[in-house]
Amino acid sequence: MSEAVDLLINARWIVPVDPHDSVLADHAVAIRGGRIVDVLDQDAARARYVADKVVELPRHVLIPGLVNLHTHAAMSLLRGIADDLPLMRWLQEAIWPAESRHVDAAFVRDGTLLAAAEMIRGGITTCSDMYFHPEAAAEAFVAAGMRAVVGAVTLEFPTSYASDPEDYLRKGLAARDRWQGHPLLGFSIAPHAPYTVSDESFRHVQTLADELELPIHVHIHETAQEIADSLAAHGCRPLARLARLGVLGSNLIGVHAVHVDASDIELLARHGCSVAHCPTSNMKLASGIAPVPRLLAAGIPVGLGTDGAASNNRLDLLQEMRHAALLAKVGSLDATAVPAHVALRMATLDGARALGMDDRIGSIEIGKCADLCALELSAPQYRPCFDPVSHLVYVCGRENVSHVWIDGETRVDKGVSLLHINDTELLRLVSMWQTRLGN
Ligand SMILES: CSC[C@H]1O[C@@H](n2cnc3c(O)ncnc32)[C@H](O)[C@@H]1O
Ligand SMILES: [Zn+2]
Repeated sequence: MSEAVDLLINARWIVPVDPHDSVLADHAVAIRGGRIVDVLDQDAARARYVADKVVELPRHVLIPGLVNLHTHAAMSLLRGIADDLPLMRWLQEAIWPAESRHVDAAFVRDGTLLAAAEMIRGGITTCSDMYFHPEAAAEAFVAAGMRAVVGAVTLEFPTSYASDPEDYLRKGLAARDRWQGHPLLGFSIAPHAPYTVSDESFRHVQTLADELELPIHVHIHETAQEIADSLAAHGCRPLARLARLGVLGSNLIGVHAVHVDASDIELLARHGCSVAHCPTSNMKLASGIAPVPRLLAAGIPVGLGTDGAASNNRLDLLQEMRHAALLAKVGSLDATAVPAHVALRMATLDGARALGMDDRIGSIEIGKCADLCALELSAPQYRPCFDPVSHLVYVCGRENVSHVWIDGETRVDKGVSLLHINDTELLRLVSMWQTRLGN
């Protein structure tokens, strides 16, 4: 007796990510109700399942959808406005003034839509976002059909969005209440950074995160100056300060963690924190090289993030995988550091773990959501192919992404994006913002 499924995907290679290291040749994934119900040999799949739709991927590798653990999606509209500056000059001289002039709910909705389109087209099925007007970002992610964890942001300085740290949190959590129970949306609490958030606000963040069981998403130890300033202002390093305030825990995602010494790594590991590594942003802002091999050796889950499009300037996790692998090698002068399968795990399952979502996403396993990405390896420059994981990290780019599914729904089909908003409409929106920003 055949069993009915909605979708059967036959792929030349499937890389499930868990179990670690395995590559399944000529296998199939069966999907029903947005969930993976089986992963099996193609002959067995043909005998067992009758599918409403069958997708043949004879020269492709199928992987879990990529998880972008740190971004500021709406900053896609600020792409290229300020290059070649270090973090603090970049923020203070260019980005914060531009944000104070232009960022409102419409900017965030349109910028997030543009970013979601770019991310989905490049195989990213989930992102963890941190920006002003989270209610507008949430609306855009839902419209794009992208899975997202939206940050209820907070910091000390007032903006047109919110007057004080409490006001930021109140507004962010109201957005969470509105979208409670949506299958694609989750929320985090996102204090911007130790240098923009007071002790009192961190204590409040901690209380709320505990009460509402939400992740905490915070920039941490990004530059050497941040550490020096914290020592001068608080008499301790930022992570030690957060530990003292009770903010460190298994729900904390520390973004960057570039300048971490042995005591910082010990604190992160002891409290079960995760790290979002953003290699391209760290290189472009010349922040430094995060000691990823040492973080991993300490058992800290390290996911990958693009950061925003104004410091990257792409929202491309295939690029981040390659940069993570290469930067770890040059940073440690050890060519064995962050091999290809580790970079892929960071871009998928480790990101999912950091978000507390590894029971639902991050690997191709029975029972998980059908968030999947296929890359085509037909052209001569992708041959020979002895190991598709090596190709994913060291050869492919996002141009290889041919298909994307989120919750079993097709979002990219044979390289064509199936977003509700088409490219012509997106271009019209962006050109309107470019005109406004230019003035
Ligand atoms: C309060 S919303 C987020 C806030 O963060 C700024 N930002 C973007 N990238 C970085 C980064 O790498 N480090 C610190 N802050 C960053 C963004 O412009 C918003 O103001
Ligand atoms: Zn950031």
